[in-house]
Amino acid sequence: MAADQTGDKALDNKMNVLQSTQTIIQDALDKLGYSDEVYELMKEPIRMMTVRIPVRMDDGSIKIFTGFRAQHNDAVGPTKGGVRFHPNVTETEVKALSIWMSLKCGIVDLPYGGGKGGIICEPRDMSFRELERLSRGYVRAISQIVGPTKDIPAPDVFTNSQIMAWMMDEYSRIDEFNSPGFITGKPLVLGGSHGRESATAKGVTICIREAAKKRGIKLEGARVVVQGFGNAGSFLAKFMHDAGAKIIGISDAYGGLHDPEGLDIDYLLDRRDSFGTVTKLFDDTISNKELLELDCDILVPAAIENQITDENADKIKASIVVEAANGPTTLEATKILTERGILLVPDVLASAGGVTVSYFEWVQNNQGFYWTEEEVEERLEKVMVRSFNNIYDTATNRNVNMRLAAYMVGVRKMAEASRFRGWI
Ligand SMILES: NC(=O)c1ccc[n+]([C@@H]2O[C@H](COP(=O)([O-])OP(=O)(O)OC[C@H]3O[C@@H](n4cnc5c(N)ncnc54)[C@H](O)[C@@H]3O)[C@@H](O)[C@H]2O)c1
Repeated sequence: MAADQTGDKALDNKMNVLQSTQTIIQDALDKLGYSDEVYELMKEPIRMMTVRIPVRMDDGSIKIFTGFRAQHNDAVGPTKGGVRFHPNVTETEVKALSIWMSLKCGIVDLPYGGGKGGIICEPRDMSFRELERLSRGYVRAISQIVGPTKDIPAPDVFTNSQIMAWMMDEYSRIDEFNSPGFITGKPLVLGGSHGRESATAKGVTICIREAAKKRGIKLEGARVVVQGFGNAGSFLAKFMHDAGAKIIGISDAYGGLHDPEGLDIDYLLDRRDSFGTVTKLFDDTISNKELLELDCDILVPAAIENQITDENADKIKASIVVEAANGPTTLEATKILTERGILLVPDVLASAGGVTVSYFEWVQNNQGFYWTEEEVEERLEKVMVRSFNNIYDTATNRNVNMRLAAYMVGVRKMAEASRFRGWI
């Protein structure tokens, strides 16, 4: 799991993340010529539910957990987004994440708005059965506002296909109907989709390839640094390695590894644990700060938020930065990187492969007709290439950076749908 910061710093970061998202949405709407009312509608979720979930623990005691479900905007279609299990989950964070989901859905042109959920808990200290009771309790608590045509959850930090299976089963019992389309990221035998697990990294890989073309960089032999070696970072390192790039640096929460000749990615994948930790096995490590400043062609932050800030943006040596993580670059740092001519591919575009394949899963569930891995990959490729070029061209034509261009594309369909519905 990615975000392991604690205390005031983590809270500040979450507040900053919501505020910067709102600032860019306002800029995007201004550029598109929308009125202030549109911003008033978009700056917060239209629906936010807080629930209290009693769970019988294995020792017989009852613990009450707090959970959230945010639905940002459902003008385009049902809302969609993951559920996070983490001790640092806050209402502010869930709100910001639901807005990002709306933007991602707009950017890759899915018939969805954004949603997000979270439960304040420490899943690493809970048993399998306690996690099952918590997952089922959450679904019972939010059942009135979710459903295959209302709001479709998915996995996020510390939730997985087993948790999706319990949630789908609980919803199916409440609904008295088998409802695979209620949730995505399910196991294959319960209507999951091929290619879902590696979809985010696949989408990031496609964005890197397209960005490299724009900058005249050949992937064969390109020097790549990846911060974070979890779901997103490790699959990405493998895909880039297979594409002939040289992965000269990787890191996890405990430090980084650097080899200018290229690291042995298959070996590292073999040795990493389920939390994306591998550097503890080595003595000769560098810090995450040093890792970000390594001389390379392509830098991919794939760990946590606020990693490239006004303190290190002028030391970044990469020509291309592709954000696999959510919110790794601050607003000030985005400005500095842009002024320095570094091509920054923003999170809301680069990491949209996950929700795209979630959408494919939902479509397959609705049709009751399932696709092969090749079909999923072919469709994902088309969506990501089209979306990358749309944002790149918007940035060029409007003379703005790719982040602002992505927000402009991301909010437009939502604003138009809200207008046609007569909301604004
Ligand atoms: N997995 C997805 O499908 C997906 C989709 C969209 C966005 N993202 C974003 O990508 C990022 C990574 O997600 P993930 O699913 O790979 O998470 P993960 O938990 O599987 O892996 C996170 C990695 O980051 C490392 N890390 C944690 N704290 C760190 C720190 N302070 N410095 C450096 N490394 C640190 C961890 O050790 C681990 O290697 C997150 O921002 C997430 O929101 C993931």
